[in-house]
Amino acid sequence: MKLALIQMQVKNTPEENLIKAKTLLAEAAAEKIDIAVFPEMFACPYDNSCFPRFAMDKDDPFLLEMGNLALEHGIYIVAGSVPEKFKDKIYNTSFVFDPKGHRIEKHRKMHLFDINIEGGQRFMESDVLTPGEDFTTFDTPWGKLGLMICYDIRFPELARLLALQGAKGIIVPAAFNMTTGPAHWELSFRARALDNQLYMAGIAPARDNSASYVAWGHTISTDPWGRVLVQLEEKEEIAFVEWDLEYLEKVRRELPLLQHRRTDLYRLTDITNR
Ligand SMILES: NC(=O)CC(=O)C(=O)O
Repeated sequence: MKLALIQMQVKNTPEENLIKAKTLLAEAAAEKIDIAVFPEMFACPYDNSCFPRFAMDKDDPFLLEMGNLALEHGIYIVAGSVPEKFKDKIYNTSFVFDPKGHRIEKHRKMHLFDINIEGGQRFMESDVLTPGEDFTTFDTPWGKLGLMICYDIRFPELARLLALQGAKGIIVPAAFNMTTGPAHWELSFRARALDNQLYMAGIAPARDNSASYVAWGHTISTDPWGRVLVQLEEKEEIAFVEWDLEYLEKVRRELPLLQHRRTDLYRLTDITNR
């Protein structure tokens, strides 16, 4: 399974971003890929003031065009994430399209990014966004994949649940920042891959130092042994990576972590409400 992880420089409007996404996708598709993935909030800047202004429903032309592009190139597209309008709420949502151009799944960010680090990053997604409630996987001819968005990666329970549902890789459109990126980005992707013996991919926007939220970039993929397969720097670029599911099975056979879990002793009630 060959993936293109598209570290796109996000512009101010969905119209500008669609033009850019098409150009980058054509470049990626020339490399005979199976799946292309865009970053978190690639239709508009990652800024609370932009989410209501650019919120789109599932049939917005921006998303319909993502389906057309999947069909045109004959690939899966994980359309990063966009502000999704549904009823009177706005979600941070990633839509998935198959090679026939059909929208086959969506993930609404489950854990909202509300942090306030002294001398560093502050962001309050919950001022504007509503959290999703569903765990998301989708099937491909190469195996089942899980989907989460950015801050979701910090919750090991979610990655474990996706692994137990059969995910062989987890795709994470994301936008860490200049405070948390250097500290936690690579570590999070290595840790979730190692814990669950699967592949991970984190797809970030390219850095824009003039933006209100400055993204760390560093689009990454890690493998079931916990190694970094590829990692970009901060500028606009596409990372290509191959995920070998036979290698994943080899790691799980030789070091059977998932089988060695003491499920007779673990109880979710032991760790909730404390
Ligand atoms: N932007 C996010 O959702 C998460 C993030 O930047 C972090 O966890 O750090």
